[in-house]
Amino acid sequence: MAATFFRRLSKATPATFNNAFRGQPKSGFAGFRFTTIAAVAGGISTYYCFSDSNLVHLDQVNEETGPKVALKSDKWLEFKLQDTARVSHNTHLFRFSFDPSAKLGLDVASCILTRAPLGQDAEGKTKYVIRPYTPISDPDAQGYFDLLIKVYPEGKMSQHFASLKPGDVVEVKGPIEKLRYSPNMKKHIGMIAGGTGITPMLQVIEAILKNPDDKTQVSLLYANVSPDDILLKQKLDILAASHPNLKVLYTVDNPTKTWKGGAGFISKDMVTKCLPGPAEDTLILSSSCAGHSETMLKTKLWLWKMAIILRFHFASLKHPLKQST
Ligand SMILES: Cc1cc2nc3c(=O)[nH]c(=O)nc-3n(C[C@H](O)[C@H](O)[C@H](O)COP(=O)(O)OP(=O)(O)OC[C@H]3O[C@@H](n4cnc5c(N)ncnc54)[C@H](O)[C@@H]3O)c2cc1C
Repeated sequence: MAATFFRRLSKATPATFNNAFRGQPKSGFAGFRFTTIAAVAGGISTYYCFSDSNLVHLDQVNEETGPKVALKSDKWLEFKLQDTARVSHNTHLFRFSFDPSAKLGLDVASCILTRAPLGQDAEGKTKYVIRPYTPISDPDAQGYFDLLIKVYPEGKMSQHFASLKPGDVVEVKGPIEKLRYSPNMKKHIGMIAGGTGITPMLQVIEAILKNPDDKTQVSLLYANVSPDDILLKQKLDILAASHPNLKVLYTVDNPTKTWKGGAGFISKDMVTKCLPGPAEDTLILSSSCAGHSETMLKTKLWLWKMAIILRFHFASLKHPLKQST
């Protein structure tokens, strides 16, 4: 099914995009937070429930505002599912379509909010489940956007996505900016990603690589449970092979067997070997799992620990003499 989907899509999309997705390996883990290490304590909740409905249909908005940008930050819009492709035993690609002369209206790096009806509240009003997702299609693409979503066995929103058929609609609002990226804002960007945490990293990577004037070095450390779980590997390999400023290190290592998360294990050594050292012109981004509260807590604690390790490690690199006195 995936092959047919991408064959069909290749008629409408740049070859590089579709080639990069061909023959996807199996995938890993879902739900992530995207933040700088420095701001690791901050965070957003992925759980929202509202019962009001200020839904506006996309074609109505286009009549009002012109066909330039499809998203609205203050209104839920319906986007039609064009097609889906299974990319692993639990991860699917969903392509949504809209006015072909409009862009989605997404700045790098941003996510969108999706919502689906989930029963009724005590007053009989519709309750909604709301979850953020990160489009992986080119923000400049016209008429469509793609989401890569891990489907949890009991996941409220991901199960809803899995139940959709082409022609069904999903309500979307946004974008929500996670990091305002501008070309050459840093000399070297280090990235730590686990499982589907690759999606916001991909947004930043592609923004850098598609701009020949952007000389930013990118070092990506991508953790998964097993080689088969590495998502978008072929795409990342193609990008790394054709862009010397992108280095990708995959890890499926779990030497201590203590890490129970689904996104894989990253050791201090991997971080210090793969990522750039501390400097004014470097930035570390992390994107990790947040499927449910227990995982979110573990992830948050792990990120805290890593931030502290990094701080001490980089401090010792930066001030070796200070350390020895
Ligand atoms: C900024 C941002 C961007 C994101 N982008 C993406 C993306 O591009 N792709 C993607 O796949 N995900 C992404 N996520 C994660 C996504 O928003 C959802 O969290 C994820 O899809 C799970 O939602 P769900 O409603 O399907 O599952 P939920 O209903 O929230 O449950 C998730 C899993 O946890 C289990 N669970 C729930 N509660 C408990 C509990 N109390 N104890 C034990 N287990 C429990 C469920 O059974 C299920 O298996 C993103 C998250 C953020 C914050």
